[in-house]
Amino acid sequence: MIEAEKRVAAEAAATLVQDGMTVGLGTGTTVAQLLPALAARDLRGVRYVSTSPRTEAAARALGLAVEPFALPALDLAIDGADQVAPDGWLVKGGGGAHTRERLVAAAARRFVVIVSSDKPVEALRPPVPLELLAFGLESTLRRLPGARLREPAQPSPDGGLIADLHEPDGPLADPAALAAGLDATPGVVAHGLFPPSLVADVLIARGGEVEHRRLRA
Ligand SMILES: O=C(CO)[C@H](O)[C@H](O)COP(=O)(O)O
Repeated sequence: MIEAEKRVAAEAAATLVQDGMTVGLGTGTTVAQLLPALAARDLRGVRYVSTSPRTEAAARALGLAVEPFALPALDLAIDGADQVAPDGWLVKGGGGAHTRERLVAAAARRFVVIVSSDKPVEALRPPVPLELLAFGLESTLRRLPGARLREPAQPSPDGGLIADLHEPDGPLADPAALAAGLDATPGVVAHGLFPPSLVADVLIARGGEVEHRRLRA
């Protein structure tokens, strides 16, 4: 059911891609369903950038033209999420790719989130994925009570280490304040709290239907 919904959301997002666009590809099992949907469309001149080696390999195997992320901006980026709050805040990074995912989302004129019906929540909750700089790691962890490195160790392709913040023990009352605190913590390369200002659309598959939440034009 959930896997089928991921495909439904992914196929809806694939229809947004047009010939000649520059498109960012996210990471995860929902994006894994997006790639064959894009390949099946036989689009012309689309240039893709990828947020992970995993997505890149899968996209290339399907014949999608993936290039290094050396573009100043992208027309579109499509990615999954771990949690979607009613106001559009996201938790991302279950797959540990949130640093690159944030860069690609921020570069996109339109960032589209694709999720199955288990991802919308009333309020975001921990864990919040982190990427921590390897240099000074112990001191960074000391500044972040409740943060634990993933086990087995999950290095990012950019040399950081993936961790998760497991506090507070309950809903995140103020994601913006937490995000600002993490942004201001030395040693935190990136976190998985994505603000609504990054997000243009959320496509939520429920059974065979897609609910389209439009956050901005
Ligand atoms: O942020 C991510 C990877 O870093 C993914 O988009 C997120 O974890 C959702 O994954 P899935 O589509 O497998 O449920």
